[in-house]
Amino acid sequence: MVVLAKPPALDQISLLRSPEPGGASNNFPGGVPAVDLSTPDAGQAVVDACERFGFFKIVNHGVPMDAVDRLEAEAVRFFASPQADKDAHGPANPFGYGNKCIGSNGDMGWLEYLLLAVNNPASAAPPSSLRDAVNEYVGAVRGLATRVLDAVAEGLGVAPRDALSRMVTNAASDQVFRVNHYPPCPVLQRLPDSCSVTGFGEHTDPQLVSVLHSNGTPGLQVALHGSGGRWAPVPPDRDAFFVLVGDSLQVLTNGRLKSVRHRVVANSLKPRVSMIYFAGPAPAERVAPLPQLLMGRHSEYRAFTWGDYKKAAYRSRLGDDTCPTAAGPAAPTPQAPPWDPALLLKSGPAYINKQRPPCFGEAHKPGGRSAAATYTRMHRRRKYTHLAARKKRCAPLKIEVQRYLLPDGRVLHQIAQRIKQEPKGRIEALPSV
Ligand SMILES: C=C1C[C@]23C[C@@]1(O)CC[C@H]2[C@@]12CC[C@H](O)[C@@](C)(C(=O)O1)[C@H]2[C@@H]3C(=O)O
Ligand SMILES: O=C(O)CCC(=O)C(=O)O
Ligand SMILES: [Fe+2]
Repeated sequence: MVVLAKPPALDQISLLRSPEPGGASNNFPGGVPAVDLSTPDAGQAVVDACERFGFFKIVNHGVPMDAVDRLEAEAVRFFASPQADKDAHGPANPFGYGNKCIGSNGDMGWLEYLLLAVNNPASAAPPSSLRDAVNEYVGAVRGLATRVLDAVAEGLGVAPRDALSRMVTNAASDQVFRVNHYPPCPVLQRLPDSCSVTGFGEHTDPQLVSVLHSNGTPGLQVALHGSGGRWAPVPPDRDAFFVLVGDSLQVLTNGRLKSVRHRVVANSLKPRVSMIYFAGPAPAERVAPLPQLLMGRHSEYRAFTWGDYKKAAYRSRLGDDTCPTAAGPAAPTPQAPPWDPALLLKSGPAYINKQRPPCFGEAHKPGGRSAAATYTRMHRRRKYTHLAARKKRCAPLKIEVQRYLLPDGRVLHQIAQRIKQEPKGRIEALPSV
């Protein structure tokens, strides 16, 4: 592994330009949903919030605030210690101390962090006072994650009640814990308001759920479902825990709950400290839609093991919108996620013009549609109205379509091969339906 002699400079960390002038200014409609897990309607409230946003906060959570404050104070102490002492716990590979480099695919952010494997004492050990605080905190927050998953099962009418939570209470479950420290980023004061610096680039968490606590510094933003993925800043709340739906819960619920895209932007003046517990299943655990949620419905996902999915997720990169401005060249645009053959769900023939053939000559006129776009539209609508007016002038086009499960849980349709008749135009990867 290559170890950077010098931490990367800010100009190697991407600048985000939010689509709306003034940044991600559209607040949560009605505020972040807040759920009290001890109320009788908690199951329904959790499911409603997860369906709408893939995100909510827990109030009246019962986690002792002492444990939270103690860990936060220990974390602040650790991150304030000399760089050489912190480096002795790194580089994160994946566990340990990391500084600006995230994961192993070249992602960078304006942060330093400690990433720890909860059940694996061999993973890079933090200093003992911090370790004790982590153990106390994780013990409490793991209980909260279990209650959330029980509430999801109850709200979805899934029995037994621990159908989901047992995956993360299992002794072999893959639980990860991280403490992130985003130092203030004063250069932001010299940048236009519409720009921000990436603290942690856009992604979905691959596990079932993530439980997050942060100090009072803002920075977390979540993409709103169904609003063209508009970014909504999350107002910090020291008294609450935030829950993020991960990819595995999306698959287990056959897409009824959707994982939430999120990112963190740096703050010009105040440090942000966040502590996140990621509840994942055992590596050998099969992750597939729960039979009770299928009930005759078509499964949107091929079964995979958590181990395989995690491997694929860890090969993917964080996303961002790069902004070539003041602070120097923008970071390279992230590559498309790898189309990993292990994630191929289905492959098979499809016909573009079986019933009402489009004419590819026409389809590629300006304003016409490519073969790929035609396929997507047909698939989305499952009807052929847009083709109805066309005359039967072309032979049916048979194509090979592959459906991939992306690391973020979406399904991607890709035209792999044209079997008959060459359509003009680009063959491209298509967004999911
Ligand atoms: C860039 C990356 C960091 C990450 C592994 C990955 O290649 C893509 C997923 C990332 C993520 C996001 C949620 C958690 O913070 C994390 C520990 C995880 O399980 O997946 C991180 C990974 C990481 O920091 O190693
Ligand atoms: O630090 C935060 O607030 C969120 C970080 C995050 O999304 C992650 O570590 O996966
Ligand atoms: Fe995350």
